[in-house]
Amino acid sequence: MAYSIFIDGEAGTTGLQIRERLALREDISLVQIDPARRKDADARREAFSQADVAILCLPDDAAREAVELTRDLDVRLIDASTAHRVDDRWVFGFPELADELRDRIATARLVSNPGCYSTGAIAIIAPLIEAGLIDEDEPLAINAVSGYTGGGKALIAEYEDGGAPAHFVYGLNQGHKHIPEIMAHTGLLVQPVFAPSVGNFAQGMAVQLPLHLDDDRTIAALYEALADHYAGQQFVEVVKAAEIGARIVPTALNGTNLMRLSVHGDDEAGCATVVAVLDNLGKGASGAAVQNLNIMLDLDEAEGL
Ligand SMILES: NC(=O)C1=CN([C@@H]2O[C@H](COP(=O)(O)OP(=O)(O)OC[C@H]3O[C@@H](n4cnc5c(N)ncnc54)[C@H](OP(=O)(O)O)[C@@H]3O)[C@@H](O)[C@H]2O)C=CC1
Ligand SMILES: CC(=O)N[C@@H](CCC(=O)OP(=O)(O)O)C(=O)O
Repeated sequence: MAYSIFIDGEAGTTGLQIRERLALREDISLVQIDPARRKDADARREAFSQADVAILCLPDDAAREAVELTRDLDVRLIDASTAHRVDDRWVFGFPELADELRDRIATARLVSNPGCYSTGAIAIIAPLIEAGLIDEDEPLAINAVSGYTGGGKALIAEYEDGGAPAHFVYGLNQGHKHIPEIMAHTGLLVQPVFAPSVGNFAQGMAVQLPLHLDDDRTIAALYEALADHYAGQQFVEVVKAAEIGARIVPTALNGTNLMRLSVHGDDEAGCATVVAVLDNLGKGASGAAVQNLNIMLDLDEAEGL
């Protein structure tokens, strides 16, 4: 028997890509509503009542509203929005962060998908804190570049109209919505300086953490800590800088649910940059949501990915 899945917001950027990943699966049956009624609370509640799991691909306020609509229903939820990522009642949907987290996702009713930039930043920082190579109270800076689909339908329209710049940096008032989840899920006590940017390509992202090195914090030690942490994971790989070469390309993993971590720099110079490359709509959103769905349904984690 197929599981019934409702994608609330399936006409949006994240929702469409989840639908593409689920549409051909025989173990999944999609619950659909008349597109004209996609924002109608009664139609959505009816869809929620028919679903085993609903995936919320909505702006934050609409995601909160969806939670209210499902309050007395049995449906389990995966929320792709920012609304519940630092809410203790929700399990953070980043199974590679800790085995215990994967177990909790499997049985959770409420799972919050990590943000796209946060996925890269947390993937780098959390294991390095655990390994004692970054202090919880160390002041860090995170730079990133994203494809324009990260800004949803509105930013896509700007790029497709041809009016948007080739590249822009933003968020420098340090109020970016991913900062709270990066701190909450790494244990960082000092707010990192975060400088995201957007380039004129649809999908793909690179998140960079510059670090100064010392006798303990060497390139090899950073690499080993990350490689140990992610050993055996099928969607997070840690590769040697030499395998990547001089250019790190944000679009390298587009269309996949992979995230690739690498450590670049020079011990003599005392400087390194740890980089995460992922598809903002793959491991950064839609792919991660499908991975979490597979875990929640006790299916092969890679099904449809
Ligand atoms: N794009 C990305 O890379 C990532 C996005 N996310 C998150 O996923 C969520 C969706 O983002 P994204 O897909 O980019 O956004 P989009 O703007 O592309 O899509 C949002 C969709 O939600 C629909 N919608 C808005 N309000 C309601 C409502 N009240 N009821 C039902 N549907 C509604 C919109 O309808 P309409 O078609 O009328 O606009 C639209 O189809 C956001 O919370 C975002 O932060 C997470 C990770 C990465
Ligand atoms: C390029 C761009 O605008 N990116 C979005 C983040 C992408 C996204 O939608 O983030 P969530 O994963 O938290 O939903 C931003 O900076 O707000």
